[in-house]
Formats: sequence, structure tokens, C-alpha cells
Amino acid sequence: MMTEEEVEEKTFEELGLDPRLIRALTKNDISKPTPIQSVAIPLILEGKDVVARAKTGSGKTYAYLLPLLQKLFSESSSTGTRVFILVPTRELSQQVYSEVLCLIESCRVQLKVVQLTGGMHASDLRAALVGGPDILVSTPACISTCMSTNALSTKSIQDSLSVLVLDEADLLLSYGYEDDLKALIPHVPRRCQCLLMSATSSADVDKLKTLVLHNPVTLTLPETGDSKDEIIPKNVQQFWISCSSRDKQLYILALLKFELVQKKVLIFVNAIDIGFRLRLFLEQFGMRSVVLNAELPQNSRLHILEEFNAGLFDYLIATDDRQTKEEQVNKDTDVSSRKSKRHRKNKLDSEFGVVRGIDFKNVYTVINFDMPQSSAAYIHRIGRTGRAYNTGASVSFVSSDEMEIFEEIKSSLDGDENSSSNFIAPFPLLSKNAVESLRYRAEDVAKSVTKVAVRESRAQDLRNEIINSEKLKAHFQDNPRDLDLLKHDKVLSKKAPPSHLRAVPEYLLDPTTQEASKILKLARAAMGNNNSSRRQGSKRRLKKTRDPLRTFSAEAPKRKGGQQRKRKEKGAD
Ligand SMILES: Nc1ncnc2c1ncn2[C@@H]1O[C@H](COP(=O)(O)OP(=O)(O)OP(=O)(O)O)[C@@H](O)[C@H]1O
Repeated sequence: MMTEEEVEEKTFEELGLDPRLIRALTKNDISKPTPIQSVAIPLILEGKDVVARAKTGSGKTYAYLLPLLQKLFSESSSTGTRVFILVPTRELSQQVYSEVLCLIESCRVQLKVVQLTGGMHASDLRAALVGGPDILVSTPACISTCMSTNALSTKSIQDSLSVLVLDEADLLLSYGYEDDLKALIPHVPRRCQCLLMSATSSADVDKLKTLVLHNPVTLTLPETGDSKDEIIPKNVQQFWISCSSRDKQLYILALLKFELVQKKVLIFVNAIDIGFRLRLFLEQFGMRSVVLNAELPQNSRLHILEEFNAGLFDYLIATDDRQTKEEQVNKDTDVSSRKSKRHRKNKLDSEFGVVRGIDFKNVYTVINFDMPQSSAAYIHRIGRTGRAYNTGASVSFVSSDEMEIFEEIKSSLDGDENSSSNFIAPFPLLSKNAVESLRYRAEDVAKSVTKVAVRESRAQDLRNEIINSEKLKAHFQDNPRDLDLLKHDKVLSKKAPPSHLRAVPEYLLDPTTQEASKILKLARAAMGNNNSSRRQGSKRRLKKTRDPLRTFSAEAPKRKGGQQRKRKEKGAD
């Protein structure tokens, strides 16, 4: 076990990486290894089994992809599949598949990678496996389906498999893949190198470790366990706001309308209906968003992620795995009720997941509109920002019902004001006056977003997305006119949002919050950071000392000395 600071800084050359891979990385603006890459790459090249646990966004994917590709470069090709990369969700499978493909193409090597997904027909699965692709990216369920239909013979696995990767290992068992893995493991040959990657530790990770790995090297970066070390990336500032569940919409309106958080914003809710309620609410104030959830067709989900990553819209509302699983269980068990039967038409995809592992580009702010149910889920949600060397912020809305889980999360992070990366601070920029100035409008609009409106808009969105999904299949790039149909952030309300709600009139503006908003905008502009979502591939390296979130307080009057000065001094540390 070691801390990030203890990892010796090395270049990719010094780690023994093939020049073709280094060139491919350089093309993607990647010049030096992250700490987990520095320690894992040489061990994997040596052929060791490795268990790697490192923070979200720390570059675990390249930590295993680079050395395993290098191994394939040097081996003579065989007819069978040599590498299985197993992931818990389709979204992650797509992401890893794209990364492998991109590296192979950049290196101009003759390797074939194939992605298997749950929605594929048996004949498509069989066709994908013809000729034995070198690398398979899949969920464990698909591999076991292929084994049971003999599309993938157990003999070929025993003969050819040389590397098995379990990515986001902490999720593989909780996603219900235990039986699938148990079906595969007896056929994994003893000589096969096994790699297990995860951001959090759990009993499931230990179980997998004993099930699959042989005498592995365990890398934990940084040291965690019961110590006070950091488990949230240093470059993410965490804040919280105490408010009643009823006021959450009001608070998010104030945060977004007064531009007190930076775009792009990823908002987590615990139920699909809450997501649609929020979307309809924000829409009335001229803020377009998209709800990403497990009931949408897979194509649409991937397209939404692509568009969000490309900066085509600024607010993505997502449900997370836990809630999705629960709805799935409810639907599967409650077969007798009429309501359930109607709902079952919109089957949720049990392999959906965006919280874990998905590499969102340029998400600056994560908002927990609803609190997650565990500290692991909190770490994964927050980890969608501050990826690699970027900076980010999170704001958690905590109602009195959620105080217990919030306290639990806080104590599991074990941070205090001095170890800022683990400390969740009260959000400093939003004054009571600013919130109250919007209350009347917010409550009025909230009343108009009825249960029926939510249900109808959810159904409408699903219909739109099914059309989108069909269109996507037909390669919309060749038909530019279809693009309009494919917009995911179309207005869902039956009546067009009133124009007077788009802007907040001068008389409603709270001067302190206005000042905070202005300072934030100036500071972001000065740092070239004012419209992050439209810029691609930018590396934001905000210095703590210059970050207005650290130096401004909306509640405290601006005066020299006292609390305000103390806060400033802390910010300048
Ligand atoms: N050496 C590097 N230098 C700069 N950026 C990097 C480097 N390695 C990876 N990245 C980028 O960092 C981002 C996060 O990487 P990755 O998705 O592998 O993180 P992760 O550790 O798997 O996170 P999670 O636990 O959330 O899945 C990606 O955009 C990736 O391209």
C-alpha cells in the first residue's frame, strides 16, 4: 500500500511501454502516467495478477489496457480470444470498447476487438465471435449466454484465454453476475493473468479476489482502509446545503439560475419520476435538461451520453444503479397489480449504469438532488467530476430525512476542515434572501407540475427516445435533417414555457448573491473557464487560492476580519 505522493514519477518510456502506444497517448494529449498507471503497468507487463484499487477518475482503464495490448502486440496471433474484459454495465462496456478500438487504430496493429451486449440476438452473438476476436468486452451475463449456446466453446476459452480483466469489480456481484462468473471461472486456465480493478473496497471485491485470482499483488492508491487518507480526488470540492425535501427544487433553481455552480452539471436523483418532475420544473424557467434512465432504449442512452460529453446540453439528470435495481425488482415481483403490468411494458435495463466508471467529459458540478444510500455510492457519484487532472465541485442537498445517511457518509470520509479533500463544507454562496426571492415563482411552477404531467412526460420522452433509437440505427449522420428529431432535450411540457420565467427580474435579485454570481463569472472568465461545456478536452487546473467558491460567503457580510478573513486565509493556504 502506498500514497500517491510516494509513487515515483516515471515516464511511459521508463515504464517500458511500446512506442506505438506512447504515440497513441500523445495524440490524446496524455503525456505522463497517473500514479496507478505507474505502479500497475510494470507489474502487469511482468505477468502478475493484480488487484488495483484507486480513486475514481485516476486512470484505471489505461492502467490495464496499455500493458495488455502491449502483451498482445508481442504474442503471435491465435484463433481464439485471448482477452476478456468484463464490466458491469452496457454503458461502461461501450466506453471501454471505444477506448480499445481507438488505441488499436492509432497503433495500426492487426487486432480485433468485439463488444457483446445483452440486447444482441443469439445469431448476432455467434456472428460477432466468428474467427475468434482477440479481445472481448462484455458483461459476464453475455459471456455466459455465449457459453451456454456454444457460441463460445469452453475448450477455446481453456486454450486461448491469457488475460481476464474484471473492471469495476465492486459492482460485478451486486449487479447479479455471480452465477455468470461462476460458470466462467472453472474454464479460465491456470496460466491466465487476472486483473481486478475497483474504486471502492467491499466484501464483494474480496470474494472475487479469492474466486478468480492467484496470489495477486494488491495495489491500493492511496492507502485507505480505516485511515484518514483521502478517498475523494483532491481536485473535487464538496459542499452541502440543508433544505427540506419540498424546497429542493427551489434551491436547485437558485443555484442554476444565479449561476452559482459551473456547467456542465450532472444531477443525481433517486427515482425516474423525480427526474422528470425536475426536468419539467426547470424547463419552465428556460433551462433544458435530459433525464438519463434505465427505461430508455440502449441506443438513446449511449447517444445522450455522447451528446452530453460533446457539450450539446448542460444539465443531465440521472438516476443511479440502486434505484434502478429496486424498480426492477419491484416490477419483477409485483406481477399481480394492474399498474405493474402496465409499467412492465417499459422494462428497465438491468445492465444500465452511469454512476460507476463512466468517464464524463467536462462535468464541473455534480449535484446530489437526492442523497445516495451509501458512502460507496456517494464516492462514485462525486467521482464523475474531477477526472484525471480536472477540477470539479459537488453540492449535496440534505433534507432532515437524509441527515442520518449524510452523517454516515461524512464520517466514512473522515475529513475535517484542514484535510479539505475529504471535507464536505456548507455551500457558501447562496443566501437565504436569494432563495426566498425565488420562492413564490418556484412554488407556483412546482404546483403546475402534477403527477399526471410527470407520468405523461415520462411516457412522451420514452416514445421520443424509441423514435430516436430507431433513427440512430439508421445512421443519422447520413441524414442531417433527422438530427432535429434526435434532440433529447426537447420541451416536454404541453404548453410552451412562459418567457417571463426565463430571466429573474432585477427587483427579485438579492444583492449579495448577485455579487457572488458576478465574481464567479469574472473569475471563471479570467481562468478561461466560463463555458466549459462547449470546450473540448480542456484541462482545468484551478488553483485553490483563486477559486471564488473558497473565498466568498453569501451569508457573512463583507467586512474585514472575523470569520470572513479566516475563510480567506484558509483558502489561501
Ligand atoms: N495518464 C493520464 N493523463 C491524463 N489523463 C488521463 C491519463 N490516464 C487516463 N486519463 C484520462 O482520465 C480520465 C479518467 O480515466 P478512467 O476512466 O480510466 O478512470 P477510472 O480510474 O477508471 O475511474 P472510475 O473509477 O470512475 O471508473 C479519462 O478521461 C482518461 O482518458
